[in-house]
Amino acid sequence: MAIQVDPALVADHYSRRENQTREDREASPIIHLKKLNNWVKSVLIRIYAQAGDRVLDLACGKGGDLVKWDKARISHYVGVDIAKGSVEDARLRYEGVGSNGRGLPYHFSARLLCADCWKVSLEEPLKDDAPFDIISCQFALHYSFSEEARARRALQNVSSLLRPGGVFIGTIPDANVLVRKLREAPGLEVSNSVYRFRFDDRHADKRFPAKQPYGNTYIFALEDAIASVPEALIPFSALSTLAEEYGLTVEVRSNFHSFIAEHSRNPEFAELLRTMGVAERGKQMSAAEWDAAYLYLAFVFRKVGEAPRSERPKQPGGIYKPIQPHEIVFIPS
Ligand SMILES: C[S@@+](CC[C@H](N)C(=O)[O-])C[C@H]1O[C@@H](n2cnc3c(N)ncnc32)[C@H](O)[C@@H]1O
Repeated sequence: MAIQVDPALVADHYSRRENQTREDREASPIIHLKKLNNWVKSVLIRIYAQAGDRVLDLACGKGGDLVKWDKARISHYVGVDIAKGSVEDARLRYEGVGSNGRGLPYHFSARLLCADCWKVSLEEPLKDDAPFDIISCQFALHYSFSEEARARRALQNVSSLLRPGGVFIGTIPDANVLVRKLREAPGLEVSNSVYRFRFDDRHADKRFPAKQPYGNTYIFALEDAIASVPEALIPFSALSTLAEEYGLTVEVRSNFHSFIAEHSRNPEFAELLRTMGVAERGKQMSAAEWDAAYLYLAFVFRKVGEAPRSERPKQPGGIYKPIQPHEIVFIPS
């Protein structure tokens, strides 16, 4: 049977994921990979965010990047995710519950929405929050490549909500690496001890014509993180061509291996590697985790034109106010 990306199943998968304790996290077989992923996101945020920025986090999950945005001294944050359970977790995290004892409060105002970001227009629901200086979409944009209409909606949402001159930053699987590994494998499955991905028989010839960039699905599983979820290949050339149509020009495309090589030369980010526990004395990332990191790339698009940044508050940082459960906005698909 053909593998399909069903948004309801994706939402259900992420909603069900349990919050791990600190001990569980540290015992994870992919703990260094998780820390590395967080380091990549932190570096992107440190390079591109400026104090006072207004930020949209598409597919925000459980709000795992809230602290990173706080450190960047943004003034306003909007998180949107399709998984109701994750949005509720993000709400609690913003309130301080489960924040690992980090002192309250955050220094920015926030709103949370539950919506299918690749289906509904976010223009009207976010008209009072836009324009954003930065839009971030971490480890999620590939789900939109299940269908052309969804990929277009994703980029339409980004383009309409980003100010001219603003940036769209993110991380996605590196389709070139996935396809190369698939071609090197004897069958339709590729795995190591921490990840596994499998294409269905439609892709038995292992050819992915450039003119059919959508709906090339596979099942992906990552030890202790993703349990067999259908995903879609997101060929970067197709993404950047489509993005151009929406006034977004590619500025960075960097596989995690080269991203790490480039940015760990910067003393500030090298230090961050240590403080975030990616490079711990005596505890090395396993070869399997390093190989898994190679499956991803970081990107930056910039919206054409130039408009003044959103009005800066006199003091960077907005006004913190906890979000009540009934204040989460649900947008039906
Ligand atoms: C791997 S998680 C990443 C979460 C978060 N961005 C992070 O980096 O921690 C992928 C997220 O994408 C969300 N997602 C998938 N499809 C979506 C859609 N159509 N609209 C909104 N969110 C979606 C999932 O619910 C999940 O929270």
